[in-house]
Amino acid sequence: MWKQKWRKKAERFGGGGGSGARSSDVCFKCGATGHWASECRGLEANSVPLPEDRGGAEDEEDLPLPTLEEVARRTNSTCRDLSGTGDDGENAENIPEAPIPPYEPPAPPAPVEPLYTLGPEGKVQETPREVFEALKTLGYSSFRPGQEVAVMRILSGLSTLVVLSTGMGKSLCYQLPAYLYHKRSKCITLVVSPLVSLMDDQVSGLPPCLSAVCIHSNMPKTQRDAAMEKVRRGEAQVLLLSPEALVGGGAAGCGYLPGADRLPPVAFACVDEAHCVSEWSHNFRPCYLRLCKVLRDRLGVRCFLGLTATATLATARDVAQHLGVLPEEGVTVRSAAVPPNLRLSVSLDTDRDQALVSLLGGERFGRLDSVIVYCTRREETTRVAALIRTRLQGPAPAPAGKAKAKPSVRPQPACLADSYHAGLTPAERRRVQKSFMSGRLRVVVATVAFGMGLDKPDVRGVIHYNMPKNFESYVQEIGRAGRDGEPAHCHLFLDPEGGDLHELRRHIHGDAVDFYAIQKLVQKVFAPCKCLELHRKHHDAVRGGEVEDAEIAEILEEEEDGAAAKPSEQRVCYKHERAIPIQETVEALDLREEGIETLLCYLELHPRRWLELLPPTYSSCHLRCYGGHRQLRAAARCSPPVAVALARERLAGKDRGAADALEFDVVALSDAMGWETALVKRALRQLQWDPRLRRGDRGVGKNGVMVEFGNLSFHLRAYGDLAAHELDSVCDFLHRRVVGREKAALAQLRACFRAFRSVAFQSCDPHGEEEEEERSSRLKALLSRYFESEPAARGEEEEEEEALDDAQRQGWENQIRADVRHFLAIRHDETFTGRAIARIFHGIGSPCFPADVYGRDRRFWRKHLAFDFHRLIRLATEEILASREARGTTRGTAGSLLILIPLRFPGDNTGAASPSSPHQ
Ligand SMILES: Nc1ncnc2c1ncn2[C@@H]1O[C@H](COP(=O)(O)OP(=O)(O)OP(=O)(O)O)[C@@H](O)[C@H]1O
Repeated sequence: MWKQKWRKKAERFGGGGGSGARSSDVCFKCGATGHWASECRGLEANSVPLPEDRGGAEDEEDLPLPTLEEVARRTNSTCRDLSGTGDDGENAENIPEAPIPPYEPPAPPAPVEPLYTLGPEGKVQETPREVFEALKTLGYSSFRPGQEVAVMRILSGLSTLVVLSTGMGKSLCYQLPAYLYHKRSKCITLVVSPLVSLMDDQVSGLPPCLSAVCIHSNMPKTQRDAAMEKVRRGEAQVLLLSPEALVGGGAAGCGYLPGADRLPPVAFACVDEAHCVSEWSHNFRPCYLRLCKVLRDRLGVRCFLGLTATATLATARDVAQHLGVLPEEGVTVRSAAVPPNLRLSVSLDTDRDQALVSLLGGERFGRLDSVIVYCTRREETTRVAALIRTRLQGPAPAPAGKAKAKPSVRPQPACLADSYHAGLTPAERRRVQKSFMSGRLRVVVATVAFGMGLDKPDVRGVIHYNMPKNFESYVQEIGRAGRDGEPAHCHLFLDPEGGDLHELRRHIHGDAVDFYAIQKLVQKVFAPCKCLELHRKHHDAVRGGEVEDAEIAEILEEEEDGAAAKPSEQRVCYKHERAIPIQETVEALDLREEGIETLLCYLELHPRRWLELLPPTYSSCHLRCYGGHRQLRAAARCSPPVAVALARERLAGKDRGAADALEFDVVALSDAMGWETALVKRALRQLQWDPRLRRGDRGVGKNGVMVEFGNLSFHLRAYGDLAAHELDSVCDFLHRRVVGREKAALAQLRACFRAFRSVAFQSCDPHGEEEEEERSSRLKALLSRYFESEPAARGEEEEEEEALDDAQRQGWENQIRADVRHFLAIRHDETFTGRAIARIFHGIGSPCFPADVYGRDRRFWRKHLAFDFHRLIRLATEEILASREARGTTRGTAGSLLILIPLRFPGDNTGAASPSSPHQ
């Protein structure tokens, strides 16, 4: 609405092509004068004139530096920092154009034409013979359920979501279309897969007629370049990428995918583990969210194929929407959650070790060759593997080094059991996986790290030594058995006392965050800008008669009325580019990078689109001139960004008169100038080769100016004019989401426990074929209901109160308080929040209080795992406050202030506990 009014205003005053604006009119988009915001073409569209090249003049130092006004006028930008530099820009007239070409983001290429056209009423046509022939070439005689529909939809250019249980053959859904599209034209299929460690295996495991390469952030640059060269030459049909490699993020910083001009046309993009796209899924990964946008905007991809084995109805719908599957088509291919060849069972054995040994040696599992035993904790995998070896009398596994040094000609004796988890070295992990794949290892005892992307068709059994964290994980893990369609067995040991629940709760609480940390983040993201101030100044100028135009005054009046009526919809600010340094923020909030990224994603997904996330960027620029301060001054005359950076320093009261180096936030600078960050970085990098800055008789090449970018940061566009109540509502929204997720995950955990308990036998001893089959079917029905029903129908589980009487609880609380005091006394030189102590007492590591440091003190680490986490935070907070009061330091360091802020807990609806607005 605001934009419309400015457009209307621009039209009235002759805007649009030429400009009806006066020289005094300020553009609120870029801040320059002489045009309206509605006419603003942005900096990237404008040519960028630069100060005159006066290189070589002996009186160079005496020449005045270009002022901000001058730079602004010449670059048609810079509104926010201009006032008061005190220079009238008298040298401006002599300044010619610079040799920096205007920045133009490349337009996405045209999408690849589908192989087959749609029939009448937009229906997919019948499968042509060519497709069946291609199926044979790939090594299959017929399609499995769901594959044909998915393949034909992709070949017809229709985005598709495939939800098929593990081992049902989802990969064929992208392999066959990739083969056919490449056969027709030299295009490429992109496959985004999160399994970086298995990418090489995925590439080598493709049918021989398909050639693929992979790119991920763990690859050295030379290898990446070689892979890209193969793609460019059109020699690969499939390019596998990790999501981080595609969109940037994590240590990768920025994506590795080259621009569309350096890639063959993209036939379609396949997103493996597509449930990660949805914020409702059990495994939401924020960088997945940007995938589809990056692929659409940069590579012009129009057809998406999403593959997942585990998605509830709500998740599937959400993913489908992201992929561009039409709502009326719903989820296009979907199968039952659990394959029919799996026999499921649950037991409540009190002695789990003994039960596991009897199960593995008993009638049902004793004859099975390949079995996976899943444990929650790494240490447990080693212990349980040793237990199986000793109790079932198997030989110990051969050490990796020895096996390598002396390769045996005869097949090695079968090893009974070995452990596998993410803490092992890559060589150890490979050894275990290889022995299991080749059938030399009968039982692998592993954490969930084992099995992702594992294509061993004849795994005959999966045993859960601990309860999985939710139904999605359970279904995914049991799906590793019986991929060949032959009968397979799955058993779960359920702790009748609910002991596993405590362990699993840890992971859920580990991702939660305090309200105060949210406030800190919100303050950083929505740092106040000057747009509103400028707008008001302009408004006042009109009101005060500086601009004698009744019509403008009338429009502003209309705007004011509108603003009063709907304050939140009247945005003056157009969003600013911001960089939030990752490491610094992780430490300040004591929250992992993924946690922060998830919070930012929630704001992007909010209907009001509070912000727009951009790929992470290096935000600090370090400029050093080896030619001394004269060279830096010359650089300022050649380059508007350097001139602005210097002028901003001057405005901040820092004298850079004799400095030969400069360090600044390049994103903040770009925003102040109204330029794109990419353009500013480019201009700065170019300085290193600028011949005007060359000193003495140096030839071609570098000129002694060094420009480096560092400090990896979240990069986003966010409003800077949010009112205090809006900031409060943003904080509330985020806090509700975090608490909501925590509650939902806990409820899911309890629901999972109840469901398993409802079908559990007292022990894992045989119970008769019929009885076992009946309970297996009941569990399958429960799982199917979970995946197929609407979330509302599943119902929210009420929290179960621990069965403790008042005296017991009081005793426990007293013990906790004593432990908190003891802990604080030992670590009196450190600052803790209530949450930090609760995490330590639950054995949860965090960026500021890592497990490898705080986990060493066994007096506190995990000590009160069974006690409610939020009650523990309260008790710890109370003790921290009491200890500070006792020491008479209610206000101390900035860090200690942190714990004095009232905390909000899940379920707190009263405003009383709410801290004041960060902007009040
Ligand atoms: N049409 C088919 N006919 C026979 N075998 C098939 C067919 N399609 C796939 N397969 C085989 O089924 C096995 C599992 O296939 P695939 O790895 O694609 O399953 P998936 O659904 O992707 O499993 P996961 O979810 O574990 O990744 C593979 O060995 C594959 O060769």
